[in-house]
Amino acid sequence: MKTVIPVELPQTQYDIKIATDGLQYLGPWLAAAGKAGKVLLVSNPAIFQHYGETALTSLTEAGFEVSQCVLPAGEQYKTLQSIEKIHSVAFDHHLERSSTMVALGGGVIGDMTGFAAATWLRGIAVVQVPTSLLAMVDAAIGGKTGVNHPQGKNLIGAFHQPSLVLIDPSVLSTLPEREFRAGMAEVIKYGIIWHEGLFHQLEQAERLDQLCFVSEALLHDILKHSCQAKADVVSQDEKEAGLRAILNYGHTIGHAIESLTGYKSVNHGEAVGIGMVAAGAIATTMDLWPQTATDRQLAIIQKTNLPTKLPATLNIDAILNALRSDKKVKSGKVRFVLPKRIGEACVTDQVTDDVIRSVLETMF
Ligand SMILES: NC(=O)c1ccc[n+]([C@@H]2O[C@H](COP(=O)([O-])OP(=O)(O)OC[C@H]3O[C@@H](n4cnc5c(N)ncnc54)[C@H](O)[C@@H]3O)[C@@H](O)[C@H]2O)c1
Ligand SMILES: O=C(O)C(=O)C[C@@H](O)[C@H](O)[C@H](O)COP(=O)(O)O
Ligand SMILES: [Zn+2]
Repeated sequence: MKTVIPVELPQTQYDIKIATDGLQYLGPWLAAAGKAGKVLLVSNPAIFQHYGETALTSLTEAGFEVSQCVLPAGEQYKTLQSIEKIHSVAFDHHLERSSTMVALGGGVIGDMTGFAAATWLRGIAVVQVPTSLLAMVDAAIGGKTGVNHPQGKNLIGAFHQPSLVLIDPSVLSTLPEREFRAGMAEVIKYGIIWHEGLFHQLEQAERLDQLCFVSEALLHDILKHSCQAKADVVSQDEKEAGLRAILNYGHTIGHAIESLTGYKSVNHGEAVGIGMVAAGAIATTMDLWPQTATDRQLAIIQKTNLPTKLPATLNIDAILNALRSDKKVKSGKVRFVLPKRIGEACVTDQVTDDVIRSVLETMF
């Protein structure tokens, strides 16, 4: 499996390389991307245990001077305190403006390493080596970096594009099944908002709940079509002035669920899955897309075995309140991404609290 997807932006361009067993070429590919000198590899304990040595060996043999920062795993550690830890290692190892940070991990490590790189010495290079399905298809691409605030998801951050995204699908062999399903939520998102063909492929697949039931060919298409969708959207609207907001499909309610559950019991993909169920139902309630489309979306989410109901501990008033800190709020109005047809979405501020309430009431 080998595919290269270029991401073309006004100020820069970089490649997304999808290559089975590609991790061993991290060093040479980093050098080919024009990097030299010091590298700070950031990861978490489980991922570092599986893949740290391969990454370190490849970088060292390619002539890089490598230091490492291994942070605790989990969304609850996606904080400014973790950024300070990365910066302390960068200070101890004298990282310079020409140095590079490498994120070896899921979206949490990727978002934090990107933000640490964006802010160290006012900005050094970052390379994304995503190890979860979710990070491969989404988080590693497009330059959104940042951390959570106790009051809201990803409220602190910066746009900072990577110099290279290296996707080695073979590392998915150690990804926990729950995390595979979480990644499928963002894949389904692309099928709804951008890529009708991908949606049909997912519809035709028999099982999507575990990697072992997904053929190599389908996995390749999932990675290729998802990365291409993200590259297409980001290259048209790098800083979310308009179009890019559609990548937030399912995230308005999803982010509220994550922050209200303390970034612990519901992971990002699960929250997005529940958020897409809600957004689909809202669109149907508003006569924007048919009930049959909502049902087809639900069937794929169920086939993936993602949760489709709200956590019983949440209440609707708290969710409505949390929606007001969403980054898409404009002039005080909550904006939702809603599907128009399979493969196309829009952003609207016309969703009333009554509609949201009526949909959420059906989701416990
Ligand atoms: N920047 C963006 O555009 C963007 C897009 C989507 C999501 N995100 C962010 O990404 C985060 C979610 O990312 P995630 O779902 O990857 O979660 P994660 O980074 O927490 O990883 C999930 C779990 O899987 C483990 N793991 C990852 N790869 C593994 C592997 N190959 N083998 C064994 N274990 C592995 C991790 O250690 C972790 O415990 C959220 O913070 C979300 O906000 C950012
Ligand atoms: O890249 C984007 O743009 C996205 O919206 C992708 C989302 O999957 C991702 O979760 C993102 O971090 C959410 O964006 P945010 O600006 O609402 O934090
Ligand atoms: Zn997301």
